[in-house]
This record gives sequence, structure tokens and C-alpha cells, in this order.
Amino acid sequence: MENSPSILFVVAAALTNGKGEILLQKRPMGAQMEGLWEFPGGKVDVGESPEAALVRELAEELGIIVTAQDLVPETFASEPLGDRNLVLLLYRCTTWLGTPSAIYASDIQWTLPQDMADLPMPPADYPLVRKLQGI
Ligand SMILES: Nc1nc2c([nH]c(=O)n2[C@@H]2O[C@H](COP(=O)(O)OP(=O)(O)OP(=O)(O)O)[C@@H](O)[C@H]2O)c(=O)[nH]1
Repeated sequence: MENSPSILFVVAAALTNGKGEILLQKRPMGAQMEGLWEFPGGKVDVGESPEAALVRELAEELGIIVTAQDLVPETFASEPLGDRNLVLLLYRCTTWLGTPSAIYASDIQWTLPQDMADLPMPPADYPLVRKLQGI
């Protein structure tokens, strides 16, 4: 198809604790969309499954160990991003090993879905948040 944008696959986690709070991280200075709050995750590399990519990203960004079996598909978003089209796959994860720390992000915080509307987030995240809020 003419002018059809290439797809950028990104995977992200709604890491959820026993209080129903979800871990968000603040994109660091110098990153695209710096200062916005996002779900931890990143791009799927060539030859990598989405689940393997998310296991890798969670280890790199937060220092936690997750297995692919712990990742439950939750919802997705599709948004133009520059000259590409972002497809963002969000997985729910309630089981991991270790304590998340801000290795990549400038900050992390546990947030209830109803409080996420007050945070600046990338445009693709707003439909994900509404889904998490049950709206
Ligand atoms: N991880 C993550 N990325 C998101 C979210 N929402 C959203 O629009 N994105 C976008 O998806 C892309 C992910 O890129 P990234 O920079 O986090 O990916 P990465 O960790 O693989 O980085 P790298 O390219 O430096 O290796 C960015 O354009 C980012 O702005 C989100 O909630 N989580």
C-alpha cells in the first residue's frame, strides 16, 4: 500500500502490586518524550518475541526478573509516531523477583489507575489508562 507507515512494536508492563497500584516510570532527560510517565518496557528487537523483549526490558530498566509465563496480555494502543505507527502492547504482571529500581528512569512510582489521569503521559498511553480504569 502506498504511504503505509512502518510499524514500531513496543511492549510495556502494567506491573501490579497487592494494593492494585501500577508501577510507572519517568522518561529520563535526553530521551524522546523526556519527563513523561510511562509503563516500563521498550522496543521489540528484530527476531525477538514480544514476551522475550519485555522480560529483557524489565531486567534492564528495573532490575527485576520476570518470566514470559507471568505476562498476561491486557490491552494495546495504536498511534502515529513521527513517520511510523506505534503499536504498544500492554501486559499485566503481578509476579516478579526482586525490587524494582529506577535504573533507566529518572523516577518510578506506584500509582492507582484512577490517579494516572493527573500525570503527563505519552499520547498512546491515555487509551491504555482508560482501559485500566475500566472506563
Ligand atoms: N516503554 C514505553 N514506551 C512508550 C510508552 N508509551 C509510548 O508512546 N512509548 C513510546 O514507545 C517508544 C519506546 O521507546 P524506548 O526508548 O522506551 O525503547 P527502548 O527502551 O527499546 O530504547 P532504545 O531505542 O534506546 O533501545 C518510544 O517512542 C516511547 O515514547 C510506554 O508506556 N512505555
